[in-house]
Amino acid sequence: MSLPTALPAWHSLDRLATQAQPHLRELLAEPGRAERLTWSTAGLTLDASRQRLTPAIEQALLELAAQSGLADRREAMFRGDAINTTEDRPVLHVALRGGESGGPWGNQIHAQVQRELDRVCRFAEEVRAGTARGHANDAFTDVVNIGIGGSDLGPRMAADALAHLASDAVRVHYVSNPDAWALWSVLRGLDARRTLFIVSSKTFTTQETLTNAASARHWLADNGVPADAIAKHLVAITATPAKSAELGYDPERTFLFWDWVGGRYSLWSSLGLPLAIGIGAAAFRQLLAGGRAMDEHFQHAPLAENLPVRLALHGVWNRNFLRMPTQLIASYASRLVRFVPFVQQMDMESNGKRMQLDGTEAAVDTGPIVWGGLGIDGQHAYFQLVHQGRHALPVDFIGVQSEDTPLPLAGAHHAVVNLNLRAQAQAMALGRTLQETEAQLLQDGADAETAHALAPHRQFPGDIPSHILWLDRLDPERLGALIALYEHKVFCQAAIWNINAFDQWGVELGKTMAKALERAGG
Ligand SMILES: O=P(O)(O)OC[C@H]1O[C@](O)(CO)[C@@H](O)[C@@H]1O
Repeated sequence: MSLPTALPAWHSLDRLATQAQPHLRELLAEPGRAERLTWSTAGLTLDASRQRLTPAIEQALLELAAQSGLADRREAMFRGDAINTTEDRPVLHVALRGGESGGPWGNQIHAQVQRELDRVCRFAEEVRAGTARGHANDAFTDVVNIGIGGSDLGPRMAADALAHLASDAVRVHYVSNPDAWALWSVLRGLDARRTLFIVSSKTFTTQETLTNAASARHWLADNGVPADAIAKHLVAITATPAKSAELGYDPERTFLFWDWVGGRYSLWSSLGLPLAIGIGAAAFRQLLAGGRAMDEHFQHAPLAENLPVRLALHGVWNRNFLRMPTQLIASYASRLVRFVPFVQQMDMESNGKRMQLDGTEAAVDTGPIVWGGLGIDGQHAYFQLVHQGRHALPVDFIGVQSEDTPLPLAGAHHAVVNLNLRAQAQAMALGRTLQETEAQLLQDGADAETAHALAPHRQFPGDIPSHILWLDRLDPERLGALIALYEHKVFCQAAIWNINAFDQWGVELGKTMAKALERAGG
């Protein structure tokens, strides 16, 4: 265990941060910078040339990674050591995308995972083919996933991202909020005889999910499903099958995952069933393969070219040394509309911690506030604050290099979107000086007095650090790699900050209080 502030590299970085920093305008003028700071793997390309990095800073960050014991922690995770110390559990979501042969976690886990994955894929295909049926022998036309947090965000995000692969025969809906309208607004158009509910809950104790699940059962009964046949319209996905069985869920239609899969890392498990129904089992397996490709890169690529490590180190530089408390993520593909809420949970529930592994207070800032959304929409909303507000913040731009939407002018749409991405990254980096602004105004025909008065309002400080992350296309494999990239980034930052990324005690207090209020009669 290494306290970050005790590491020599931390002190070097502290020193470097107090020295005068070159503006990104200067850094970007370096010949060969873009080539030197761009790396590709698994269909993803990371351009970090607009990060505020000098060779000395880069060197110190890489030393920090080496000194922090990150590589040992990574091996411990892949080996299945109980690195989630406060819950005494291994962290093995990586085993869920393990491929044909076992990994360092061993054959037993591999066999368990493959068995459940095969069950999920088989059932998904049966629903899609109309051979898994409701009580009156009708094929299902609608599947409603009921779950919240990690039991919702992952499959829902991926379903949007891969919407071009969605089945025409079966629609998949997601309900997380226990507000009655959330469920009703989905159910009001549906035929109960042709509706299948998937209740997704690792613990099967989550109040919001159980409220929606109980309401769904009532709706089925009110809409003609006999009481003794309701189980035909229900699926449970859980790590606690005893609890779902107590509530009457059929073990044949219960799909398992394990306590060593964190909720926010569970998309790869049986929890991916609603997604597999939507996009098909083969595409779901491709998503796993994409995650696996990123795992292999993370395990074997040198630190200096390792995408998750680089993303993490640049984040640490921005967070701890440039003192930027938030991380903006701007997606320039509308199918990635739910990527930010997904990463918000993954990052903030993981690294929103103030205690180090040994239970002492962290001496450094930990997880940033992650926010953002679709970049193009953001440009017409909060980008003003990014360009000219008083908050310094880094940006991850996510773009897709190719376009496959079957619309006649899809290529033109795509050009507009990516042009904007590039323009924003460049404008944020370079900014525009007062002199340049005044000169521009004069060139545009303003008189000297007006140019002088307006220039301060129309100058941009720039120097806003960003990554551009390109997916060569938005398909299941690239999406899998993208998700695993952010997972491993979060892991690396936790290793450097010396915190446990895999518990979530902060969420517990609210849950306990809601239960106490319920017991006390509201
Ligand atoms: O899958 P469950 O057990 O219903 O929990 C749902 C979510 O609740 C949380 O504990 C907190 O929101 C998440 O970690 C988890 O993804």
